[in-house]
Amino acid sequence: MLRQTLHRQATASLKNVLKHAPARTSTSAIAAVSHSLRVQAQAIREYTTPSASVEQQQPKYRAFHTSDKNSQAREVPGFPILEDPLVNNHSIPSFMVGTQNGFLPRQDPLDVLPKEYEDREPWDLAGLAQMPLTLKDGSPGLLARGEFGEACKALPQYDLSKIEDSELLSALYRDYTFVASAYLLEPCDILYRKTGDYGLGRSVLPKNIAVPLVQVAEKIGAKPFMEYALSYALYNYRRIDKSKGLVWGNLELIRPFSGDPSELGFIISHVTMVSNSGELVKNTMRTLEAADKQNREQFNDALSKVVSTYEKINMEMDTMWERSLPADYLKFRTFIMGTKNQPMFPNGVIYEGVSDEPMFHRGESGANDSMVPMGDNLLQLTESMPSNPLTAVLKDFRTYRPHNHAEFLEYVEAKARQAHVRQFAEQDSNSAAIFLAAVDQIRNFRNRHWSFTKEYIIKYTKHPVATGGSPIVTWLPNQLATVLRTMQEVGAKIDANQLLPENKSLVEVLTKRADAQARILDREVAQLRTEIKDQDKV
Ligand code: HEM
Repeated sequence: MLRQTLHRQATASLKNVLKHAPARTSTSAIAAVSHSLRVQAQAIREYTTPSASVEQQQPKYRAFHTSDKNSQAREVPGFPILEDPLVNNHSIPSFMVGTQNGFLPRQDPLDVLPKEYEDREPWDLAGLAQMPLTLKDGSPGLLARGEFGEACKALPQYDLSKIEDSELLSALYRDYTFVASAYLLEPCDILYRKTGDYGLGRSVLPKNIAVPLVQVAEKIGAKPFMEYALSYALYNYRRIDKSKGLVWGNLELIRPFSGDPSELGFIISHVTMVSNSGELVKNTMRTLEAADKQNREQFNDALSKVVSTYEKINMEMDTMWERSLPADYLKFRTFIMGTKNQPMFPNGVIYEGVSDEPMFHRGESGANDSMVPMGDNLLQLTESMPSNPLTAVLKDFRTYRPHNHAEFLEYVEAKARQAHVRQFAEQDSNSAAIFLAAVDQIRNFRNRHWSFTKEYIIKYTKHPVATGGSPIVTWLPNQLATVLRTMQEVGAKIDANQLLPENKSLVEVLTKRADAQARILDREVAQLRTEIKDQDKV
């Protein structure tokens, strides 16, 4: 049975991989497919290996059986979640969803590359330490002096085609995406510092950067451009004291662009938030399982834990205001811009030695984090999003992440729909109150996030698009408005007479606040649309 389930998963995975694989070249699609199939095949082998001694060395995936024999027709295959992050395994991808590591990499990011990439003259990947605007000793780095592009000419063209170690591939991907973004966006940063305009980026990525970047991206099944999880945010931290946790004060950056303390605060805040995601994954799976089995007690318990974990994550997010100052954000933001739907790259970027066709990629963005999309899918908010071009952007963002995360999100979406999570919650007033509290945590996140966008970005620039290429004024409110509307709908259906006393006041407070915020949001967006152009362009 398990073997069949895993085989079905492998087929589903193949379809997913083909969907997510870069459309540009058939070789990249094939590499991504074969990689994902290798991982699935390994899972199958590991589950069906009889010998106890071999079993001990093997990964322990947890299979989730989502069907009983009578409901095969609507069965959604389970999803293997890592209970053990398998830190010593270098053959499966660095990013695999787990109940311990959540959406973080299975191992702490590799911070120092092997010698062969770091000791070549005259310039090697260790030269990245000279790249930031401000170096550790306070002196101006290559980017500040406008010398990075020139320095890149001396970078040897490494052949990365033989590398199979997933940890090394992840580190090389991170470093090459830093080189590529710094190279492409250096002229924009120089102009922005002088005039407040970004002008045009470099439109050709030289082959000594493009070829190895594409090689390594294909091997890990990523797009050949800086990503949130795989490079800038979640593969870019180092524990100062290895015996201590992933907490503020114990983490430093591997690669900064600016070297400004606010960049450290910006990135590390994401990491400390995501360090809670294992708990979130665990209780999301328990909630799905409970809805599937119509187990009310487990459902209420698991969903309450989802709420309390989002609460922790939201409290952590609130520390952003002190860790990363609003006035500093635009100093490093230029380098995380994308090449898709960005005025600086009207014709995309040619990857020399790879293809004559220009490529377009969304920039690094928290939109590629998986915690909120998981909540959207669990609470069936994704299917309530309006059918419009802004929602199409949301779906496009969901392809910019490690494959295993994308596949997991699809699983949660399909399973929640099959188990009718929202409907099951609404059948009982107290479950509906917990469901409302869970949606309120997503509101809390998106509302604070909208405040960040106004205070860190819109206050300082009229540039019409965010780093991920979404319209700065209209995109975030598209999702926030859906969350507020859902809260109004769910709240209206709750029979207050059936509520426990503590839930009565909760429901009242949450629904009133949702009403008020929906009105304020409408007014704000209408006003900002008059101040910033091109907000209907996606
Ligand atoms: C100073 C702090 C932040 C600013 C200014 C900011 C800005 C933005 C902007 C402008 C977007 C729109 C998408 C795009 O890039 O095109 C976005 C999306 C997003 N960001 Fe952030 N962000 C911040 C911090 C965070 C943090 C700490 C997280 C935590 C994981 C996060 C997660 C997200 C998510 C999930 C989305 C998608 C929102 C949605 O689905 O409605 N952001 N961010």
